[in-house]
Amino acid sequence: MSTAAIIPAAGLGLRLGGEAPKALREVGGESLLVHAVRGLSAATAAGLSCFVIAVPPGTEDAVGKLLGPYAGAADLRIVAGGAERADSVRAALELVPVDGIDCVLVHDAARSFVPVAVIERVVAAVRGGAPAVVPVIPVTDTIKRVGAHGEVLETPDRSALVAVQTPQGFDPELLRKAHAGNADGATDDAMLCERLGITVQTVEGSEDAFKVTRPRDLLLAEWILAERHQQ
Ligand SMILES: Nc1ccn([C@@H]2O[C@H](COP(=O)(O)OP(=O)(O)OP(=O)(O)O)[C@@H](O)[C@H]2O)c(=O)n1
Ligand SMILES: C[C@](O)(CO)[C@H](O)COP(=O)(O)O
Repeated sequence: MSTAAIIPAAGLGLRLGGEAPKALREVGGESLLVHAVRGLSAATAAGLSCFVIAVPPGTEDAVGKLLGPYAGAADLRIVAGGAERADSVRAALELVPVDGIDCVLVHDAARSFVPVAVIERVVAAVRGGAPAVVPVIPVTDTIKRVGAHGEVLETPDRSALVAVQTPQGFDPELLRKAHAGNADGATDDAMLCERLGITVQTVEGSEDAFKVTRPRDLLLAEWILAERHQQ
């Protein structure tokens, strides 16, 4: 049995700005997508046998050529993404082999620097019997729920709140069932499982698994890369 990794990489990156789609923007001379694929490939205990990557429509051939050298022995499949993240994941899921896969990871191309230990923790939890697993870190701000006019409605107990990252790991059959339904408003895949009444398990994430979202995140990405090169 082995793991398949879906990488939604079809977003435009409007908050980041710039000419190219976000996943193809470079840090340290390589695209965020290449960094993400290399990171997953380095997680040897995850036993990755297949990558399915959802890319901006029209870039399939170019991305296939770009990624060829980084997928190693794993099967590399490229698909055109959709309008929303969930559409891209669903399109990729259709290309995940049915036989021989006991864990499907869904990992944002934009979380390009997730440490190997996080990836392996997620896979181990799925293999250990959890049907849906998410890496999390504590929130460091006080969070408030606000109303339509900006008025504070409540301040939830921060000790019970976490920020959710990727890769998220799933039993393949559950993920297919979750994506067969309505994905409206779903910002991650675990949320679709929650809608089915499934209990989602958390594991420890990492600050390095942050999502490149705004221009200043590129500076943090450069810094992480430089720090890793020094080790
Ligand atoms: N239609 C979409 C939207 C997002 N994504 C992917 O989902 C991940 C998380 O999305 P986000 O970081 O929000 O990326 P964008 O949607 O590109 O960002 P923005 O909202 O700023 O445009 C990214 O790897 C992105 O490429 C995708 O595959 N298909
Ligand atoms: C999947 C995710 O990265 C988990 O935090 C996040 O929900 C993606 O949200 P976005 O609004 O598409 O960036």
